[in-house]
Amino acid sequence: MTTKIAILQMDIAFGDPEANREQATEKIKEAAKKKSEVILLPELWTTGYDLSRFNEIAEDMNGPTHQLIKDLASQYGVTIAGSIAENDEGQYYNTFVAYNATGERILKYRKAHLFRLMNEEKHLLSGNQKGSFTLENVPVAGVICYDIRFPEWMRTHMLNGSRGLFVVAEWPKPRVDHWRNLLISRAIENQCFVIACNRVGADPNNTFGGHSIVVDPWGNVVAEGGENEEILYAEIDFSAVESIREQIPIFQDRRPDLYE
Ligand SMILES: O=C(O)CCC(=O)C(=O)O
Repeated sequence: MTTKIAILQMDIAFGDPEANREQATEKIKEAAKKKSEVILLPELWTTGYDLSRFNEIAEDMNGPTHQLIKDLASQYGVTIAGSIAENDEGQYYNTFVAYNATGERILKYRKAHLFRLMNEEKHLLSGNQKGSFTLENVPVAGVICYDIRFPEWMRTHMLNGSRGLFVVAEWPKPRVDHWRNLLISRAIENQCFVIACNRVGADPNNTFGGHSIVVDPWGNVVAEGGENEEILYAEIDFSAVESIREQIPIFQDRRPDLYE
């Protein structure tokens, strides 16, 4: 059985959740009309990296963005995912959430590796939990941007048989080659699908590279965006993971006794 994915490669209005909710709603409607089953938004898609104003613009887990996404997910019968600035009683996190077609929250993952180049560690706390979740009975995981530079953290998510890695990002344009190569490598070494959404446009400090991408478990690029706003569509079959893991059984052949 295949899953239809839509990746909303969008620009983000800096520090303006209302404007971002409006533009995302239009794009979600467009992707839902095309019968998408999973719709992926970028990292911090309501606020961008306006970190010093998180006291005003970050939300608790019942905030207006969560309500909106939950409603749109159940109205259109789709899963909607992306990371949102979280305010947990005055402590701030970069939190990847997914709501399924019944409006149930199936993922809450707080970014584990904070990115010093963009001052995240000065404003945010890092999460301590994995991003594993289940999508229509398929084990998968969700991680955020800089996390993909830590293959050991990705592997930790794959040891339970996960078949897909969802990634949301605000990855700067000067390092977009790293983005592509890291994502393709994560797919090959974990023999999983990688479904990754990066923003485009610019904020006061960075220009972002787009190139959202879907990679299959053999490392083939199934779909890839350019540098401008677009909705990227792909249809994937998570069961393809099985035959590749049988052909080259890396999970059986691991030697964890050597790795510590
Ligand atoms: O690792 C990188 O080069 C980019 C990471 C990043 O932009 C982020 O984690 O927000």
